[in-house]
Amino acid sequence: MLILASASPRRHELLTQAGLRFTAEAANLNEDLLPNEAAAAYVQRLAEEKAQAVWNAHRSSDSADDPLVVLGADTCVVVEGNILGKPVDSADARRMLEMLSGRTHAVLTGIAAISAKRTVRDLDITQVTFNVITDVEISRYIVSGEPLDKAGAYAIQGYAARWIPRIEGCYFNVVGLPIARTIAALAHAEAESGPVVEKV
Ligand SMILES: Cc1cn([C@H]2C[C@H](O)[C@@H](COP(=O)(O)OP(=O)(O)OP(=O)(O)O)O2)c(=O)[nH]c1=O
Repeated sequence: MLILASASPRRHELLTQAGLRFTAEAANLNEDLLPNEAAAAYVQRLAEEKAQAVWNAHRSSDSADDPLVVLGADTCVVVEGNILGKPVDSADARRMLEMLSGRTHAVLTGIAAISAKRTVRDLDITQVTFNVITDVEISRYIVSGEPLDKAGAYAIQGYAARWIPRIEGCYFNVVGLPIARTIAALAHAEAESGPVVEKV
């Protein structure tokens, strides 16, 4: 049995697209950065905390016949040394989009897959280049509502695609789950506890 420890509709869609059968349950955690915490450590810590919270709630349903694996993930944006999570309001979204305009930034997604046998951790990084965007475009974009629940205040899979001429790395990692690495992590987590990954 696979549980996705996430409320993100994007992660739900990506796992479904990859042909996995799973249920989803949100792990509502404090997502504050720790003092002096680096971006890679931050997304990996949160991915594991999300997976661990859901594992703890469901560990009793782990069995030899139907082994439990829980997947957690967390995504952030790093631009010029600044770590950007989801904007808290419109002004915060504007601040983030102004930083991204005309620059290349990194999108980091940490993943953690927990089974009774082991915890598998991984991280993927994609470089994303933004064209210069005007104040008017930023204002219109914020009014659209698309930035508000996205790390870095944009969605590459949405309207923001028009400002992104180039990426280097995994596209799905930017949307919230590096699919190929996720499948590998799940396969590794389940290796000694039976099949949970449903192949199409
Ligand atoms: C950069 C970028 C992020 N995102 C999204 C993916 C994630 O849902 C979100 C980053 O926030 P996260 O805190 O990683 O995830 P979440 O709060 O949405 O969901 P949960 O913690 O329950 O798993 O930003 C996009 O959809 N498109 C993009 O281009």
